[in-house]
Amino acid sequence: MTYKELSEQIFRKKSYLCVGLDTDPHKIPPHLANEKDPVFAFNRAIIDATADLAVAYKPNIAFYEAQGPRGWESLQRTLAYIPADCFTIADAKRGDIGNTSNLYARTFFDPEAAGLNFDSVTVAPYMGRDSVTPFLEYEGKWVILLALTSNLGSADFQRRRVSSESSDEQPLFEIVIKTAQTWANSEQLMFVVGATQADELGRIRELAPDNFLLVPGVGAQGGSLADVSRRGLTAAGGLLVNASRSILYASSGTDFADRARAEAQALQTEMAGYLATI
Ligand SMILES: O=C(O)c1cc(=O)[nH]c(=O)n1[C@@H]1O[C@H](COP(=O)(O)O)[C@@H](O)[C@H]1O
Repeated sequence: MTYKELSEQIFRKKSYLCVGLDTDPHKIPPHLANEKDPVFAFNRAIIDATADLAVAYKPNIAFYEAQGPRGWESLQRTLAYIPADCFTIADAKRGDIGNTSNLYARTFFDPEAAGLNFDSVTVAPYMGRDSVTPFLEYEGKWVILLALTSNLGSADFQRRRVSSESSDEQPLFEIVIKTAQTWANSEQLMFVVGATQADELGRIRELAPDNFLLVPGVGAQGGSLADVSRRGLTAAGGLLVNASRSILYASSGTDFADRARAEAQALQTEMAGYLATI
């Protein structure tokens, strides 16, 4: 999906909601246990319940890999089921030396390799340029680079002030954002900024005025959709705000899909209000 198409979907659906498919087999409602593939049955019901409210889906690969070959099959079925008008994110947080990153990119972008054809993959910037560029060689595919993550540990390295050759001390995440923009433009590069880091969003928008930002951390992690939207929205939309647990596990009963829809609907309604102001 291109930048323009993603932006159009946001205004068509009046939503920049990304539903995180962090599907934990131990949290799936018990009545699905007899399904042939309970994880896929759960995801299918969540997708059916939210597809008109969401512009993106983000399976977190850890939840599938931890189930071995069965999990990978659930992931393949889930990805194939996501409607074509939704952007897909492999939340894999990969990145390694170039020849290894080549294989990671092939895993998520080449359907003939591992049976997956995601639009994008989350990538960690720590190993630098050659660890990121292999993902950019796939035309029409996106890198979503970790910039300032939602967790407490983001203070350990990302917020640490360091000096670079060209400027005085600045937080490491700012160097990541500036440097990565010399590798790819906003048609192929997004940044991850945690919703719990909304105080830095204004500054991040100055550094990356056109890039889409993937913003996880509303819902279970307590980030504010209002703060994120006020500082992060652009004329193109420019945001994908993710919620996983607060939607997926709104109920553990037979009404789980209805309750998931209600959670997604509440976020979408709020988003529609913010979009109307830009
Ligand atoms: O890259 C991510 O998606 C991510 C980055 C980040 O800074 N914080 C963060 O929570 N995430 C992911 O976003 C999802 C958040 O899930 P909930 O807290 O349940 O909404 C999980 O899949 C996390 O792995």
